[in-house]
Amino acid sequence: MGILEKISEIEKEIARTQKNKATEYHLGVLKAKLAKYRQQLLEPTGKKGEKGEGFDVLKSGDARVALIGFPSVGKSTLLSTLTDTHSEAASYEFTTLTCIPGVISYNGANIQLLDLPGIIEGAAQGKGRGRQVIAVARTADLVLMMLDATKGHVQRGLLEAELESVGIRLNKPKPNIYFKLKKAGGISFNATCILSKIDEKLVQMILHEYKIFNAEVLFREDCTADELIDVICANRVYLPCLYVYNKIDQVSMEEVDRLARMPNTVVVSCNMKLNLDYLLETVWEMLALVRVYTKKPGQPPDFDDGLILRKGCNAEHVCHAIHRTIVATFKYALVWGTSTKFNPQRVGLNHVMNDEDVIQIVKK
Ligand SMILES: Nc1nc2c(ncn2[C@@H]2O[C@H](COP(=O)(O)OP(=O)(O)OP(=O)(O)O)[C@@H](O)[C@H]2O)c(=O)[nH]1
Ligand SMILES: [K+]
Ligand SMILES: [Mg+2]
Repeated sequence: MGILEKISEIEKEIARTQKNKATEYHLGVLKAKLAKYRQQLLEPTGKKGEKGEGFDVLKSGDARVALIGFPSVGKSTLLSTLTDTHSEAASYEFTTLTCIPGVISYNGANIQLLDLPGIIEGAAQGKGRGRQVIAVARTADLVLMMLDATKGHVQRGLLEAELESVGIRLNKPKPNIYFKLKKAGGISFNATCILSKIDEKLVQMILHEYKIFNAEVLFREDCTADELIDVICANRVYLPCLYVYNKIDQVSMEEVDRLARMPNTVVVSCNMKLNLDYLLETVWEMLALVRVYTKKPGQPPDFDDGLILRKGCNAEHVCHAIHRTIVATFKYALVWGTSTKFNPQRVGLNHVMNDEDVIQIVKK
């Protein structure tokens, strides 16, 4: 039996197994098996060109955003509208066949926007150029899932399932489970909270399915069997996803209003250039980029040439962004902005910066 057949057998068995206390262990083991086969399916076969011609676009700029969606939802139209790059758009499906990069300049940052071929159900198993598209999505800092406002509900569920099946987790935090393989000593299992979705026996069974007999497992939150499997597989990516409903010029005001109220969602019309400013604002927020302005003593801050960093960055990251040798001569820094109690405030390397802070570095 091929892997695809095995996968579909297990999926069928999961579907026909009633969910209750008595089948909980059986289901947990089935899920572990399913994850194992899916992983085998995705492992590179060693064939040359597997990555796909036209998909090996270099990362550039401050962040990477990938456009994922069914054919003809308007991905290329969006790229051509927001960037200086032109990507062919047409009313027939699969107009785009490769990865086409463009650059959005926003708040002084260069954001790489990738137009990609449309993907369809079965993409994860290699339908169309699905595998290549998904491989690019894994490298993004943000997924823009573009949907047609006239048929968004079905499309959204299908795409989410495709991405889910290849280990891409959208808008989900990493499960807080400590997991470490050991050479000996059996399985040590602990939890810092009450577990309602899994117990020690099921953890053991899942680990055995992966032929793991020595490991340390510590649940720091009430996680599910699926989340444990994700942690064991260790190749999951956790990405923010913004759902973009395009073609709102084709649906009623009531429908636009309903779509716009869903979480992580922006409604637009690329053709009529509706709401694109708000789309960019939301992309910026979800990328969680931070602008930091530097200042020399006795001079005004350099607002034209800010540094682009990630949320949570500290003064040390700022030093590295200026020049790799600066940290060695760092004495302290003066910071003005919303990260300080008073302005300026003298801070050390650990000080966490906020968006639009100004920093002056004082050397030894
Ligand atoms: N009504 C309407 N049509 C749009 C809008 N945006 C794009 N379209 C049309 O939708 C069709 C498909 O647009 P594309 O940009 O080629 O779509 P795509 O997602 O890149 O398609 P593939 O590359 O084939 O996957 C074109 O005929 C566009 O003119 C919009 O906001 N409203
Ligand atoms: K198209
Ligand atoms: Mg296209």
